[in-house]
Amino acid sequence: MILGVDQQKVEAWKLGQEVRPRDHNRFVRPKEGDSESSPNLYVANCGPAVGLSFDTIASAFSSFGEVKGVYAADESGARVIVSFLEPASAHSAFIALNGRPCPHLGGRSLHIRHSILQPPSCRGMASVPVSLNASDLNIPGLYLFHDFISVVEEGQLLQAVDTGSWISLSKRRVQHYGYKFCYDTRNVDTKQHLGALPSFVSFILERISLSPDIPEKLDLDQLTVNEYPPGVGLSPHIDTHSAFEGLIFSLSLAGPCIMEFRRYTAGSWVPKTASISGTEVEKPNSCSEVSRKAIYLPPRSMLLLSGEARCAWHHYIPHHKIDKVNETMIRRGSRRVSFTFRKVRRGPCQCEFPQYCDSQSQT
Ligand SMILES: O=C(O)CCC(=O)C(=O)O
Ligand SMILES: [Fe+2]
Repeated sequence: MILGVDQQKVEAWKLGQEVRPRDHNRFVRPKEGDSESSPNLYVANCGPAVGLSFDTIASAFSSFGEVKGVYAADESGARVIVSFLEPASAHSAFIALNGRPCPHLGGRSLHIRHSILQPPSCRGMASVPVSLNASDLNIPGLYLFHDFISVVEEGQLLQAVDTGSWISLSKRRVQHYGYKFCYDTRNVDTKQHLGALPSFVSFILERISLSPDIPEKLDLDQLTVNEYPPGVGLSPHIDTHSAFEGLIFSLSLAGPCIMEFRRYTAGSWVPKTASISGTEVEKPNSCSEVSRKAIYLPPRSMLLLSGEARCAWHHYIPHHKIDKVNETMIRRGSRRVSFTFRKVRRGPCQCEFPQYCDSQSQT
């Protein structure tokens, strides 16, 4: 039986499968050894973007067994999930078609992997609605100032850092000014002062200090410039409380991105300090018990994390090439560059959020 795509949706829901087209977050690569027990295949070089309708694909794969549905694997239009009723059918199709020209699809060569539907316990991580304004998120202490700098100023800042020297981390490049940020300790070495912040950011510091919207003033003395290639994000983290004061500014340049905020219920976290270059990692011990909100950061906007937003919410940049902002797909651009301004803390943090505070932790 081959179903039209609309009917597939209905049938999938009727069967209680909760499988929706475009809901690609739910399909993941199986663990070693598990692959043959999955009825789902991830098929690349196949889909509407290369002229193959879901019905045509379902028809081609149905010679291996009953096809339950064909779904978009991502937003590319050229990668699909083919879901069979039986794992054996998926495996036969994999053996017969992977890396070979498919006669029923105009001789197109397919790249196929097994794929499994994620267990419901880990499904909390599907995308969240994205707000354009900080006030919509209702996170105390979170602010977003659009057009904080002009297009000309943006060009000048990019030119300035592009003539500086980048440090390559595993997936992105960084520059540090004022104090070097050490990714293994997630802290700064206060004894190693690299000098004053560069003159090319003086106008930003002045604009921050003169802004009536930013009442609390800090003598910002540390700047990290991050350059993210398309598809690269940042793991969820809270900037170490003992390392930096309570106001963190992040200016977005070049491409846009979305930033997600996660508030984990106290006690549901097992902090893991990472020594992976440039990847700040804290992994939750469960996928649940989390509030998630997201905001769109356009180029030239300035984000301010203060109070609860700085101390108690993890911030995270998803590893996407394309962000879905409401119903619009927004491509990240060839790179995003951010300037994060912070003030190095000299004494212990005494915030009101001890459960997220390394200065006040019991261990
Ligand atoms: O790229 C950004 O806007 C955020 C960077 C950040 O969170 C950090 O460096 O801790
Ligand atoms: Fe951060």
